[in-house]
Amino acid sequence: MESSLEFSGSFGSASSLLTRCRTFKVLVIGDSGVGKTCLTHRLCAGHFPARVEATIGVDFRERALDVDGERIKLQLWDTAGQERFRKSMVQHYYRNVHAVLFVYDVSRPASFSALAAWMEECRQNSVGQEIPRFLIGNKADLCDPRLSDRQNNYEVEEVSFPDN
Ligand SMILES: Nc1nc2c(ncn2[C@@H]2O[C@H](COP(=O)(O)OP(=O)(O)OP(=O)(O)O)[C@@H](O)[C@H]2O)c(=O)[nH]1
Repeated sequence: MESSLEFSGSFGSASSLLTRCRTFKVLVIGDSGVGKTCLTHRLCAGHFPARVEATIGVDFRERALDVDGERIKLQLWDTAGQERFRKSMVQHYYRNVHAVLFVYDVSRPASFSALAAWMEECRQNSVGQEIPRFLIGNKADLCDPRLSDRQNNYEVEEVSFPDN
């Protein structure tokens, strides 16, 4: 997979070293209120934000990871779930994306049903089959673990993702 390359200078020694760091753009989409901001904040800052407001447009968060000995950077694009805050920016979200996280709220079946529309938006913005997609059922704390998926009001078989 093609990633963007960033070079950060290290000036600790006489011969400054250039450290190569591959950056991967990860788009986070889903209905408003499913918890995209909290999720990405938790992933990047290590804790849930004290308070959140609806995202307007997009917020960027970064997380460095070591994968097979290589330092890489995940650039998470936390996009607005509300249509009125997305508007004409949508096509920019999808440009050169490396992976897509689809988020729904396990306590809100409508946010699960809405995934079909989010997948359609991906398709309309030419996200190819080779781009990995991940499904995240958020707010698991609101789910009763003693109940089945059906009793918890969501049915995973309603949405099918490509195999990759
Ligand atoms: N119980 C519970 N509440 C959560 C969780 N994650 C987020 N929330 C709450 O859900 C609400 C919405 O969270 P956000 O992260 O702003 O949701 P969002 O998907 O980014 O919303 P938009 O920016 O409008 O697209 C907030 O009140 C959060 O405190 C979770 O894991 N469990």
